[in-house]
Amino acid sequence: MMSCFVTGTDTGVGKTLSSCALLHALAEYHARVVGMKPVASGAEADGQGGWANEDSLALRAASTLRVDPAWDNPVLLPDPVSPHIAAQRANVRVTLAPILAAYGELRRQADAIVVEGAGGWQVPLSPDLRISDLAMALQLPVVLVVGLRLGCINHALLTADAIRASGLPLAGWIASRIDPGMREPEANMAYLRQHMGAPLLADIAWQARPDARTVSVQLPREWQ
Ligand SMILES: Nc1ncnc2c1ncn2[C@@H]1O[C@H](COP(=O)(O)OP(=O)(O)OP(=O)(O)O)[C@@H](O)[C@H]1O
Ligand SMILES: C[C@H](N)[C@H](N)CCCCCC(=O)O
Ligand SMILES: [Mg+2]
Repeated sequence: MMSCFVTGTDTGVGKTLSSCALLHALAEYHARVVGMKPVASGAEADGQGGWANEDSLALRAASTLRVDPAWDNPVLLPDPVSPHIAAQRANVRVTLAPILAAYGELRRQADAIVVEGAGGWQVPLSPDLRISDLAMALQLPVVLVVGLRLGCINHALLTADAIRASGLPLAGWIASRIDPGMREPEANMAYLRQHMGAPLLADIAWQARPDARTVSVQLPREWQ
């Protein structure tokens, strides 16, 4: 069983795209791969009379194992805002226990699990719970997605330091070239490669229509 936790330098930086690319790469080595979005804020009609989060739908499409939505997305909040606010508006208190139970269920069924956080590393899920607490409770190696744009070096280094300070291993990072107009992208990449202190698992080009299947991922040896 292998499993990792995907966080990012911010919201909207390519975590879902990267998580889907990781799932496709893992499917080359493992039969039953599944994505998990433990806490999702933002729900839309799923076309079958229910509601679903768009990240969950993307992760499901990239997974080879189909599971009950209660296991791959135990907390679904309607409003597309910070999870602690979405939860407050929905009169929900996000706690670790049901998320850990859902993850335990996935562990029983899957050979590989990719858990996508929400926003960045310190995003609140409740007044006293953050995404980083969830990653620590799950005790997973972390993959940091860096959305390449002006300002990302600072966000990437701060986040990498915070992950390491939490005691969790930073298994690697993924660059997603989200800004086609970014100046000096290669010089930014060169600095990040040198200072992240973890391997670059994928360098995702800017794509007009992002497709996780076209992304080449270098999985750590122990995940293969
Ligand atoms: N390499 C890329 N090229 C072009 N567009 C990209 C790239 N990476 C991400 N995007 C686009 O940027 C947007 C945000 O990406 P994505 O949904 O993966 O972010 P996220 O980090 O998962 O955000 P959230 O915090 O909401 O989960 C999406 O529309 C996605 O298609
Ligand atoms: C709704 C959005 N797509 C994400 N799922 C949540 C992003 C929370 C960001 C909170 C913050 O850092 O200010
Ligand atoms: Mg996402």
